[in-house]
Amino acid sequence: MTDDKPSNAPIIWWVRRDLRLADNPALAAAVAADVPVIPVFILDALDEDLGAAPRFRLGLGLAHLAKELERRGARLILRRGSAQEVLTQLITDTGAGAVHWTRAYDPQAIARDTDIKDQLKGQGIAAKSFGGHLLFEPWTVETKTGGMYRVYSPYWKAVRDRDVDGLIAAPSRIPAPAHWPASDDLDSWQMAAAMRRGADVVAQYCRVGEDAAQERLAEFLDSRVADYKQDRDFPAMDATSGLSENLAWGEISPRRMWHHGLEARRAGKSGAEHFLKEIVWREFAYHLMFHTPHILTRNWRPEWEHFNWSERDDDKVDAWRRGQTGYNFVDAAMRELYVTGKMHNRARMIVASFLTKHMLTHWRIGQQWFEECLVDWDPASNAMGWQWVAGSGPDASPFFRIFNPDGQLEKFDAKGRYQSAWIAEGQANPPQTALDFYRATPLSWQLSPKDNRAEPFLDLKEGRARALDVYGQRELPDD
Ligand SMILES: Cc1cc2nc3c(=O)[nH]c(=O)nc-3n(C[C@H](O)[C@H](O)[C@H](O)COP(=O)(O)OP(=O)(O)OC[C@H]3O[C@@H](n4cnc5c(N)ncnc54)[C@H](O)[C@@H]3O)c2cc1C
Repeated sequence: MTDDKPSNAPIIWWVRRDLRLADNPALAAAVAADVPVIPVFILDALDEDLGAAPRFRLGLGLAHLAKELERRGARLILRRGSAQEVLTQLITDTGAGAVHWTRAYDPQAIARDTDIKDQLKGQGIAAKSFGGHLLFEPWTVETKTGGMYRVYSPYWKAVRDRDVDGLIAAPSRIPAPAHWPASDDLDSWQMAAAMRRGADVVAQYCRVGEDAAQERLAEFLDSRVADYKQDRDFPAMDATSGLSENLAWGEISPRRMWHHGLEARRAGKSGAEHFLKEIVWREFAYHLMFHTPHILTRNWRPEWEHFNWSERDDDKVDAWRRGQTGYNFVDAAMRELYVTGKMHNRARMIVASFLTKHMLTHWRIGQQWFEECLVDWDPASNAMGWQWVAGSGPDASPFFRIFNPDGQLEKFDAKGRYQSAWIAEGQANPPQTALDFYRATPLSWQLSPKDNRAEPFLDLKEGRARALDVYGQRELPDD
């Protein structure tokens, strides 16, 4: 707090991807200051750019957080516009002396936050950013020579035994200001508008809010984690935590997942170690994005810039998007994505391999479709995932690893449960999941469960041979 502000000047908690009250260092520090706290969410240019599903999911998360705040005597103030201008106006209106927020790590957010910090400090306002979105700040993990990690395994070894701060309890009350500033009405933001018919359907598959996330974590660690390592690859099984959407919006802290995962490991639950390793994959993705932000938009390895992926957005790409390639694993997965806003990790790898290798289509096209459709969309994990499969990323899958979607079905869906959950055509009584696809998709796609099943538009063997040929012709990286 600065000298010329009264000692009880309010603190603005600038809410971003940290839609939780528990284990939230930015909020906890504001409450601990024992002054009024004003929670504010600003729909700024970066949020206006969100894809349809992430924007919709953000809306669900905001509505939920607003209710949780009300139960603690607070409000969520909603404003739209430039974050810098909104904060300046709010500081004038409320007499706030400080702004707290949880750090973000993508280059656009970093640029925005750096400007805002400078500007607020220039006005004598304490601008404080806090950790909370990650276990390890990206700049604190260094190789022996002081550089960044480019390969996951040594990164994991470097962090696995680090101390991680304990959890912070949610405040039972949040001190309110004498007068609340005006707020927009969330409905007026129409967060679901771009989802069209899909909004109601996808909402049924979302798990919103920190209580629901914590319950799921407890249930997962109680009953599922023991078999996690072997079952996590079977897309029809409910074998993974399913917490990515909550992590993406900060409805659960990675610290909570880490500490509870450690406890499960201490209790001898096999699978817990593997779960911890997956959480660290997310950390690794952020480490890469922070140190090499071009991973978001360009081939991480520059030598791949000349690789001849097709950038044509044609009927075949549309067939991939719409789950109409004729290959059951790919189509089931693309429909799961459209209906639930999520996709099983193995399925993500298979559809990405099919697009970038069998179809030789640029990974950016797939990355952008995921960005449009995922409720767990996360810039770092999405970019790393796509470049890992395409081969252009750090520590990437080798170019000759081309998933055969039919072979993968035999291995990971031998009983056909995943296929029948999502593909209605040919079933006398398709399950609701498969039918939901037709409730969610735009009418303009003109799809019906009574359609004939799409014919494959490429031959798997030929596609694989073509990919090996094209991939094999490029100069291989040194490492
Ligand atoms: C092409 C592609 C795109 C992807 N896009 C995203 C994305 O936009 N958002 C996203 O959260 N994940 C993404 N992933 C990673 C992964 O598929 C999801 O995190 C996982 O499916 C989430 O399910 P879960 O929460 O049940 O995971 P669990 O198996 O329960 O794992 C626990 C947590 O570990 C992290 N994690 C697990 N696997 C990975 C991974 N491969 N990379 C990074 N973190 C991981 C996630 O935060 C996850 O919630 C992508 C993967 C690929 C191959």
